Amino acid sequence: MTATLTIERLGHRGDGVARGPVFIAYALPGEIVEAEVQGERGRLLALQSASPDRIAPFCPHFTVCGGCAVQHLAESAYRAWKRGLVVEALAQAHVEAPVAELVDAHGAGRRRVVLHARAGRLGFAEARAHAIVDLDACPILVPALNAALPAARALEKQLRGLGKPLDFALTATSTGIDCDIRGAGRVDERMRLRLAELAADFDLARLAIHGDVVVERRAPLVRFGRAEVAPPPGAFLQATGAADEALSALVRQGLAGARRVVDLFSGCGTFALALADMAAIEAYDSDKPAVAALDRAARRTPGLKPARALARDLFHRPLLPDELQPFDAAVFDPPRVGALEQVRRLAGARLKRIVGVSCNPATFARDAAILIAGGFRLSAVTPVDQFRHSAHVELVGVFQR
Ligand SMILES: C[S@@+](CC[C@H](N)C(=O)[O-])C[C@H]1O[C@@H](n2cnc3c(N)ncnc32)[C@H](O)[C@@H]1O
Repeated sequence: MTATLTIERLGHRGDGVARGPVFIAYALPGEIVEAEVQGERGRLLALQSASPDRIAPFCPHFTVCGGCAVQHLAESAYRAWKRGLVVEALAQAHVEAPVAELVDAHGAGRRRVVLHARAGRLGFAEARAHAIVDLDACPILVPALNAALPAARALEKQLRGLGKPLDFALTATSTGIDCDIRGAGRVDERMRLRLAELAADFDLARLAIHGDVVVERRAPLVRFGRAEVAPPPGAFLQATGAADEALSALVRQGLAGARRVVDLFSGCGTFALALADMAAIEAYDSDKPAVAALDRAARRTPGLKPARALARDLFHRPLLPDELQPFDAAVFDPPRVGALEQVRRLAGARLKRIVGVSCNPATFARDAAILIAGGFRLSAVTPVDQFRHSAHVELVGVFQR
């Protein structure tokens, strides 16, 4: 059915929301739109009156490509919406805290991306669809990743005969591109040789399939604080270099003066290694190769305080209050589901200071409520925008008691 609707607000996925609710992608608050409505979803057909905050998107693929949700909103309204996502999540969990202005952490662009390849097309999935938008360039990526698209295309062409849907996890590191191909399954030696030749032709630093290294021409390196880490293929890294710096600075600030810090969900050491010049560190993560990379980097870097990294599943075996006893502070940065079990133990421990980093304001707010019930005060929350133009927002929260 076609309807004329007034958009009341921007939803948490970046859709315009009309009364009902009806969610209409690419519509903005205050706009009167004609939409094709089916249940709770509407497809924007025409604008009857446009918002003064509407701007022209900078990418020709916007509205088709699912990579970006919001390119059509003026800067100040965009910033208010993103910050509002954090404010709203805290309010829904009845958590009171001062929320700072949004920190822009896009920097030079995303240094890490997963591109899908299907039937000769390489790019992101279409918005609300499975088809692939074939990309020659993406303005959200750092230049080095855009320059690596021909390499991904050549690798895809080589593997096309397998007839499998492939994903290319590409990371721009200081020594070149690290590429991990997923979906190929096992390939024979001839194919590995051919892929290694392509890695040389395109000067990739490392090429792996499902984490199994085909060729490492140079160790891919990323700097955290004073340490240089060689992350394992496909390892988690903050998506932009600017976010890495902004989040690390906020974590350091929140933990200033701490002497023994436990880093929970440490990955390869973004925060542990950035903190290791000011405090002794113990880091935990379930990803064994990431933990090994952190540990190696800590041992190789002169002048750091003692730092060690241990593999542990913190969902099933969270650190218990007596294990947390030696630390005066903690940082936790869990996946999107949050850190429920670990946070329950943190609330029962004697720590005085905790910094929480999160890519999901809803689970952060739930976990924050547990810490507050355990006697902590959430003294500052800073939203950080590393996934600019998407509906994702990162945040750093500082807890004290
Ligand atoms: C958002 S990342 C943060 C990593 C790191 N703090 C950083 O900034 O690079 C979340 C981390 O949680 C780890 N993780 C996921 N599930 C886990 C679990 N059950 N136990 C421990 N770590 C887990 C992942 O391996 C990943 O490194």
